[in-house]
Amino acid sequence: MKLDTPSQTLKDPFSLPGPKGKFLAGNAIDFGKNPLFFLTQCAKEYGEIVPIHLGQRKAVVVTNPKYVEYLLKDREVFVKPEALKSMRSLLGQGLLTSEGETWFHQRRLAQPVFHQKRIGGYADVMVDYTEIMLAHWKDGETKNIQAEMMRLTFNIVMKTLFSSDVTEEQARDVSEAMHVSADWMLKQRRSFITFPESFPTPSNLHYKNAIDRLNKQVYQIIKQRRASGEDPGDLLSMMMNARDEDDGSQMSDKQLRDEITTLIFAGHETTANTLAWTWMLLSQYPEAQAKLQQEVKQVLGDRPPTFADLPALSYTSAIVKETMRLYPVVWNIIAETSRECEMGDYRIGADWTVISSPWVMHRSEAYFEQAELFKPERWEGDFEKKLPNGVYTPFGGGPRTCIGKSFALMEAALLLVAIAQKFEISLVPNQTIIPQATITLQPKNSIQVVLKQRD
Ligand code: HEM
Repeated sequence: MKLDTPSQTLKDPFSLPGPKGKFLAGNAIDFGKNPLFFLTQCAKEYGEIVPIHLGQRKAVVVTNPKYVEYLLKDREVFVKPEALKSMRSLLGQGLLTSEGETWFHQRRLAQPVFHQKRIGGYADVMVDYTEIMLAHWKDGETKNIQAEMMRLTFNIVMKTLFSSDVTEEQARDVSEAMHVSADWMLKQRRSFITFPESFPTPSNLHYKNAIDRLNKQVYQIIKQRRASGEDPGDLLSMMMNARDEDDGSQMSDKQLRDEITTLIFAGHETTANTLAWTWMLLSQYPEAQAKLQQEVKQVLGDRPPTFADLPALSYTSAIVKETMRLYPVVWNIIAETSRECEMGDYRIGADWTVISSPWVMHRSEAYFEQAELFKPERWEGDFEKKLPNGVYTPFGGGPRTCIGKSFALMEAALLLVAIAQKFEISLVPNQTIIPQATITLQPKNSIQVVLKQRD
């Protein structure tokens, strides 16, 4: 981000005030204990660029939208953090974890697969699976809505990836591997002393076994599909058929395996948690749930939603946007600098960590009036277009923006209206719901709701 400031006048962010750290750990303990509070306080007390130490590592927390935009745009300077490498056993060199040429090549191959027109074909799968779930819901029942949404989005991502090729055992092994991996990554992140992955601790062995089982199943699915020569039009066959425009190359089995696990990992928990937060908010704001109901009646009547209905479901779309503002499941975007660079008036050193947080930006009164309130109406008209770049970034931005954005928005809207059509949902009273910033932003315990069947 080259500004007009002559480089000798650039300032060192570490000359600015920041939160006091502890001996050796710096701010790592406070950040780790309650990251949402820590990042919010940094912005509130110290401003748009705040120096901190994560252990011995220099880091800055940025909330100036221009700095956030720069971080998202220049992915040669701002690379994925080293800590992400701990996800490589699960995700390999898939889109989420790869860098440079490898990432660029894979992104080019995968991009057309996620084009809105192509994924529109999955709308029916999304609605059908929701109806299967709803057929098991009963009037007056209490449910953990996050667990319900998790199961539903997992089934949907598996179906859209593999059509009907997946056995129950395969789905179970994949699901188990996702859970074990998420727990393992969290433990690694939280513990002060971590053993290398190859060290046979019980936790490492459990993780390794889960990955081995996942690999066996995914490679078997790929092998069967290649042998059958069939093309059922699912994501797997689209990725298998994808060809590089320049050199005509296609994905190897290993690349397919890495992308498949990446899509399952990135593509179900995110949408599930977004929907769980949506139902919490709609229960807390019954007038919004009533307005949603009105839109559903008006646009759909009693028939199930389709892809073609999406443009008419404008209030539904505003609800999803507003939920992602207040509860952005990707609550922070962290990068490391591959070289020294300039951020506004500041010089950022090589190999520093730069942290931006949609949680903090999305709750800033500077951009959102009554920022703590759930007001889907704020998204009417061209409100989103008027926001400065770097302010509202639930899907990231720049070259590494979420490849599944259209898929996720379509899924969230369709599932929401399909459920709202049949059930009114309210929170079980007197429960404390605490957002927990783990790999995604999720409720610390659960969100318990009561179902009321509509007539
Ligand atoms: C509400 C749902 C979702 C949210 C909020 C979300 C958010 C994000 C964000 C913020 C990033 C960028 C991370 C960064 O810059 O470091 C990202 C990347 C990614 N997302 Fe999503 N995501 C969602 C759903 C999905 C779905 C449904 C899929 C696939 C089916 C998916 C696949 C991916 C992949 C593969 C990447 C890596 C892209 C790359 O680096 O080239 N996401 N997502």
